[in-house]
Amino acid sequence: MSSIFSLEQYREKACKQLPKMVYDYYAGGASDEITLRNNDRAYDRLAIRYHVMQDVEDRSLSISIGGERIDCPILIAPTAFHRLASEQGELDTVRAAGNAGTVMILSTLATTAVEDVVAAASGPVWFQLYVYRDRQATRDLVRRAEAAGCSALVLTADAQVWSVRERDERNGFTLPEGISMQNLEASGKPTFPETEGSGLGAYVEQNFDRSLKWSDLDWLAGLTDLPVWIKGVVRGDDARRAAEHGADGVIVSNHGGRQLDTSPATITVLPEIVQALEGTGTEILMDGGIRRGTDVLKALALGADGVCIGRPILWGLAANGQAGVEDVLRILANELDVAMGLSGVTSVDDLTPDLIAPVAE
Ligand SMILES: Cc1cc2nc3c(=O)[nH]c(=O)nc-3n(C[C@H](O)[C@H](O)[C@H](O)COP(=O)(O)O)c2cc1C
Ligand SMILES: O=C(O)C(=O)c1ccccc1
Repeated sequence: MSSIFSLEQYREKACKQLPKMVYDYYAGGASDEITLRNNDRAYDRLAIRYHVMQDVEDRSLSISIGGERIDCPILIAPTAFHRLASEQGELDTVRAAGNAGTVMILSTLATTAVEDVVAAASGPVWFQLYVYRDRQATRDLVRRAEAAGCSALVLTADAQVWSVRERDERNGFTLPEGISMQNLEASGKPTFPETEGSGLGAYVEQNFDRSLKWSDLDWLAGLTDLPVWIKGVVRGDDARRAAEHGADGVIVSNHGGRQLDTSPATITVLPEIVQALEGTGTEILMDGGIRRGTDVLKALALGADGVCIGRPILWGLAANGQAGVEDVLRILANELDVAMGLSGVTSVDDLTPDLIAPVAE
């Protein structure tokens, strides 16, 4: 893959290779896709006020997160259905995560069983949890993730009501024969309903617990000894509440612009959330629109402990399986390393908010 130098080139290659239904599902956002676009663009409105003359000979990208030391501050966001992109799906992804020295967050809606994913892992796997109306099925999922050896749970809070995704409706999105949600079958959950339009909305409406509330975070934190993260927060007051209700970490996210359209670009709300969580010890990850090392640098400088990427992982997977995912992570980590060096910074801890300023109009 030596002719590919950027994550954007991986997207182009994946777009050529994937069936339209799959590409549109991966790439798309909610409604007018305004948040989807703004997530990306918001980084361009920030400038890096770099230092010179700092001796940047020896640099490290390593961070501590969730009590684990990892080589790379770029984690793999939970995304559904990796077998739509490559034969081995989540197994390719988790092997790549291990080789890149980072965490894979496995989706509830993975197309490979959590036990098999952890067995193939050489690094940490966290489990992303959707809460089902059927609490026993939800409890079973938590127990399976624990028994398999996942080292944290990530409760997704921004998808209890399904958004309008016009691309999926138009394409009649559904899972092809032979690909299924392997973490749910044991608990007797139905697979995709037969509907016109997208099968996703119907699935979520039938199965996800729309009554999810803050006390359910206490419930989950009490149910498990694993660290609990909450994903999908875009406000300081919600972040604070999450900490009060037992969250060990918060993922600042708008679901990659796939849920509430016109919700704010994540990088614009990160400072408010960092401020709200000051002194609580709650860790912070963020995702949405990260495509360049300078985007990662900006998020880390503004106070995120690490970042996650969603779609670029799927582009790597579609283009070249495990090697593609490794290359995506390598390209982005290399860009971050270059950006840090040119900013006069040698470690992630030394990335501070004074490095970032709004672009002068
Ligand atoms: C195809 C796709 C599937 C996703 N599935 C899930 C999921 O199962 N659970 C979840 O919490 N988030 C899911 N997300 C959201 C991602 O975890 C993440 O928030 C988002 O992709 C980050 O934005 P980015 O794609 O611009 O990097 C999904 C995103 C995409 C693109
Ligand atoms: O597509 C998604 O963003 C996602 O999170 C999801 C949720 C439920 C069913 C399938 C995918």
